[in-house]
Amino acid sequence: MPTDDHPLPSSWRALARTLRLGWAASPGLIAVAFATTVGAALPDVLIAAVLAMLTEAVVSGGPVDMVTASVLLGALAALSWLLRVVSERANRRFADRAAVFMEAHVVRLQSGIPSLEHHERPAYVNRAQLLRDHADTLSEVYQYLFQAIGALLRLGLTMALLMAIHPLLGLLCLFAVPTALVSHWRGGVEHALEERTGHHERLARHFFLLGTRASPGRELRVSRTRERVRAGRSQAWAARHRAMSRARWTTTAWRAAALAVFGGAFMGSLAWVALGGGSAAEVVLLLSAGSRLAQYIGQTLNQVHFLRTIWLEGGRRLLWLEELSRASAASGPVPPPERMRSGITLEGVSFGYPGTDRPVLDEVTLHLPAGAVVAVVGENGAGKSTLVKLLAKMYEPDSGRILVDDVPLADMSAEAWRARLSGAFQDFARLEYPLRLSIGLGDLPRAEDGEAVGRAVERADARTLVEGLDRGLDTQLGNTWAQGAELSEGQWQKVALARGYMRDHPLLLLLDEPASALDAETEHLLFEQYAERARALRDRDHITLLVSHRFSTVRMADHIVVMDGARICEQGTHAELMELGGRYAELYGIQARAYRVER
Ligand SMILES: Nc1ncnc2c1ncn2[C@@H]1O[C@H](COP(=O)(O)OP(=O)(O)OP(=O)(O)O)[C@@H](O)[C@H]1O
Repeated sequence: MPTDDHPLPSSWRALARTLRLGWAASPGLIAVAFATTVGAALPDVLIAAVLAMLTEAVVSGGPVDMVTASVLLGALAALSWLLRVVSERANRRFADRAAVFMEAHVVRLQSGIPSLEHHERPAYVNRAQLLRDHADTLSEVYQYLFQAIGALLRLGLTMALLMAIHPLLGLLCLFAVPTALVSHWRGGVEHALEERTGHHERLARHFFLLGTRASPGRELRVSRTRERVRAGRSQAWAARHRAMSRARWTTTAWRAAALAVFGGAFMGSLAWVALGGGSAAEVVLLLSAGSRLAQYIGQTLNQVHFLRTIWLEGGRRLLWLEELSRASAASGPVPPPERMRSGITLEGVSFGYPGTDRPVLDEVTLHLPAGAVVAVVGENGAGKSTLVKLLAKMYEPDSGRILVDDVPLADMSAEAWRARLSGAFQDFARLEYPLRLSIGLGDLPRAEDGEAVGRAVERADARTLVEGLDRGLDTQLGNTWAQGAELSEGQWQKVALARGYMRDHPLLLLLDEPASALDAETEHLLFEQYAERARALRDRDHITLLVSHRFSTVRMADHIVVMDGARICEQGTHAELMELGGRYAELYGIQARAYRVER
């Protein structure tokens, strides 16, 4: 899923989508914000024309004209103030509402993409980071958009007033073109750079978290690497700052040059009208409207700059994420089978992580028979967890296919397939909820079902853990919460394991080193639980896949798969593999001898 395959959508489509989202967030407020922000342009510009009227009246000495012009001036000033106040309030209230709406939308989109593949691609991560950082500012887009329309209206009306003095004064607009072009280019350059240097920012944040969190704190203190981490953070920030600051200096210099071109033209036209026999009213009009022209061009440029950086870029990324989310949700019209008949088959499956060349699984062919407990063993980095991830449809194979009975897993939607999986993983989540919910979330529809949670606690042999907590299943987990209890690493893993056991009848139970943080005695007890659970599932022909480094556990499996260097090198029962005298027998021997020596 390279981001190049998903180029950013066009700005105009992004604009249309952003406006529709704004309308959905609050139609009434967006309408008021639009009308007042754009409407404020009218009295603002007319003030210059009425000033010229007043000058004319003063020069000709007509008292009625003077009074009329003065009243008009006052009314326009009051109207301009009123519209500005209402527009500010309406925009602020609307932005608050839209911010909540947009953030929720972005979170929903990002967490809704079923695979993990996009998280591995730096280009995606940079794009997503920019969108996350700008998710709340996206809500300010509307204000900038309305202000940009208002600024354009001011610009147009002011030009009309100037051309009423002399049509040639319309050429002043041409001198503003360089500023508009520079502003447009500037936003794009800065945003592209922000995206390109996103990895420096991530690195700096990573070092910051390493240096400030309690868990890595122990290791950093013992290894005395705190200074190194601090320096790493400073270097990462400096690298980002250097690149950004160089680009900003360059773009600012171009902007100043472009503004100087316009300033020169305005001064020239003022001299031309004053010296060319223009009336006092015309000179006043040119002065007030012309000086405002510079201000309006500045405003238009600022709005365009913000629109370019936040709205156009943020909005385009939002639309890109929506399309990515839709595309990844679209696959999989075939439902998973109700019951497994023959099992799961991998046919010549190869896979390498995005952005790397090395295959982590190389032409793997394997059958996991329905009803069996299958164990996967192998050295660190052999590809065991990757196999589990492919079976959970976190990634799609680069080549080959996975069949569930005879149906390709690729034809099933990730959502539907995962609803039939259960799992406990080495890198488990610590869900800091009350214990009952932290376990119950393993089966969302039954998250609050006390009986189901009780069964999961039994299956994970976590009863002692529950009884040891003051408020049992009602205990809030995590010591940063009021009356929250902190658990040990092994206890957290037991909670994760119980969560994995919440579903009663999964098609596939994935256990990827689910007991790595537990002591040997607990692991032994758990293994008996595995066996019992597997027996209970067998009549429904479900598969249990266990990844483990502990051969005392592995030997009890019906079928053992040995992985080495991205391939399967041996498979069979414990007895068959021992008799073979190959890699499994060697590894088993080493562990058994070590265990005997320890004892
Ligand atoms: N997200 C990733 N991006 C790139 N490479 C990865 C990623 N995850 C794993 N790898 C690489 O894939 C290879 C296989 O990793 P995997 O986690 O499947 O091994 P494993 O057999 O489960 O190892 P262990 O026993 O240590 O858990 C490793 O060399 C690892 O560096």
